[in-house]
Amino acid sequence: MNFLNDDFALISTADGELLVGEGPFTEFSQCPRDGVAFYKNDFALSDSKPWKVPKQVHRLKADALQDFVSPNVCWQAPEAGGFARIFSEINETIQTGGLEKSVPVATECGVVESGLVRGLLGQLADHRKPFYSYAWVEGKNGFCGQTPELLFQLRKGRFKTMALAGTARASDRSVFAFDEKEIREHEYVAQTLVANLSDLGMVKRSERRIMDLGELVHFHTPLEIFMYGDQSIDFLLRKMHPTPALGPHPRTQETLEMLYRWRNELEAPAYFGAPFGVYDNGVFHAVVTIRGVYWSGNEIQVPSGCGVIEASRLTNEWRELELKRNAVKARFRI
Ligand SMILES: C=C(O[C@@H]1C=C(C(=O)O)C=C[C@H]1O)C(=O)O
Repeated sequence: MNFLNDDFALISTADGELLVGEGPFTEFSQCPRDGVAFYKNDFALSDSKPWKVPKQVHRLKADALQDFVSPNVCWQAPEAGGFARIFSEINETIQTGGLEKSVPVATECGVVESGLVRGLLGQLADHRKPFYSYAWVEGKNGFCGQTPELLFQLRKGRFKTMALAGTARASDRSVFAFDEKEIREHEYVAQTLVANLSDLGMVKRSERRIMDLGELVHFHTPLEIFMYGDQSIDFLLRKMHPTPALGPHPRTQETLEMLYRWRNELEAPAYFGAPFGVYDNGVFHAVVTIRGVYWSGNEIQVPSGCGVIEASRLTNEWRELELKRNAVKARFRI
């Protein structure tokens, strides 16, 4: 397995290992019954064969990547005008009752000036809780990241997920705990997930807490469902994605189409905020691909999204988007 030349998929497991699938991959429309298969799709779930079975599976210690060095990147700041226009459009739709929440995305672009794009993978060697590392590399294209957001984990009829929404700078942590706008934004996500999942089984909602990510903090509510019966993973993926942390609330064909259009206009990478996971001999877990870097050749993108509700203000959201991107750039040393 050669990380510099081969195609591969990578995800960190609960016990701190990296599960790496070496390409070429065979594609399937449904989750296979046994073995290892990666799930990779875009935000609109438009890939009809999202299950990718690797030629070979490797279980590695994270330090397998430690010799990779991040490239030097020349950045171009994202343009605020396009985002501001879409922010107003979201606000108008909220005012007229067509929407309660959506999640626009701003993207910062850069060009690699020296070093190797794949050198970014070196930063995945340092993966500490609560982060999950993920990567997909295919020829000159790829993405990798360290996300704090689990879409869900399914093991023997126990389904675990989380509501993760509401953001502040770590230095504002004490006042964040009382910030009604952030609490409301979080509760949209937590309550929608509880309602959406209650037909699957008994939902246990833990208390809202603060997840500390170093420079950023989020509200985090763990959820666990003891399932009444079996459901296919493909059905569960479509039921979950996009949660209101990354998608519209309420989620209808119309509100989804609006978000797809806004994301296109803002040139969000197609795989940003999408499910990415692995089925490993009976256990499935998928993360939400945020806090990552996307590349094509030497062109790099770092996207970030923010939940917009009626109480949101443009300047604050713009600052939050930058805060999230800066956290990614610092983590990947770019
Ligand atoms: C969309 C992102 O993050 C999501 C949005 C959040 C928010 O709006 O407060 C918080 C965590 C994530 O669910 C991102 O990091 O780009």
